Order: sequence, then structure tokens, then C-alpha cells
Amino acid sequence: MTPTQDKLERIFELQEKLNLKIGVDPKSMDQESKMQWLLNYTRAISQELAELVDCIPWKWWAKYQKPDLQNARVEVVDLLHFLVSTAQLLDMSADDLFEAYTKKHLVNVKRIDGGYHSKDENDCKHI
Ligand SMILES: O=c1ccn([C@H]2C[C@H](O)[C@@H](COP(=O)(O)O)O2)c(=O)[nH]1
Repeated sequence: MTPTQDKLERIFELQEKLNLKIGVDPKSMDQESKMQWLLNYTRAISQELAELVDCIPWKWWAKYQKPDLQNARVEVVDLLHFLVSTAQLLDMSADDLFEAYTKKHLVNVKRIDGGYHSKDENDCKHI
């Protein structure tokens, strides 16, 4: 990591390198391959999320389960790998993700401050 590089940028760089090593290059994909890889990553996210759930005793009828918070942290990191890969497939850079996050954050705060009694389907169109 260079002294001026931020952590999100570094994560995006490492993820791009790992995915290239695995043989996945979003920059050389046609639309059909992009759709296939979006599905692959969203399925992977769903599976990793299930693994995260398994780190928490969720079976209300069973007594053998124990929390595994160390593994929960690893699952969060696995999820981040696939989330960043998904963002990269959608042509988002670390800067784009940060900008979209902060814009959506403002929408969320406005919704909560306004009581969030109804959903405005258009309040995210500018993000
Ligand atoms: O295309 C891929 C495939 C895997 N992984 C990373 C994400 C997780 O950290 C880990 C998941 O692999 P398993 O531990 O479930 O084998 O590999 C990627 O980043 N990109």
C-alpha cells in the first residue's frame, strides 16, 4: 500500500488482481458474460451469508450450537470480496462506491428524519 492510497482503493486493487488470477476479467466481457458473472457473485454472496448465519446459534429448537465470532469475521471478509467483485462488474471504482454510499447515506438520514411514513421510489434516482 502506498502512503497516499486509501484502504478501499487498495481492496479494489487486490480484488481485481485476485479475480484476474482466477481468470475473471470484467473489462474483456460482453454483456452476456457480465450477466452470468453477476449471477455467480450474487449466488456466492448468498452462500457466504448463509455461512455467516451459521456462525450464530440460529436453530431455536436445538441446544448444540455455539457462536463462532472469529469465523463470523472471516465470513464478513469473504462477503466483502464478492461485493467488491460485483461492484467492479458494474464498472464501479472505489471512488464510485464511496460516492454512492455517501449519497445513499444522506437519503437514509433524510428518510429517518422525515419519519419514513411512505416510500418515495424516486429518491435514489440521483445516486
Ligand atoms: O472469483 C472468486 C472466487 C473466490 N474468491 C474469494 C472470496 C473468498 O474470500 C474466498 C471464498 O472461497 P472459499 O473459502 O469458500 O473456497 O475466495 C474471490 O475473491 N473471487
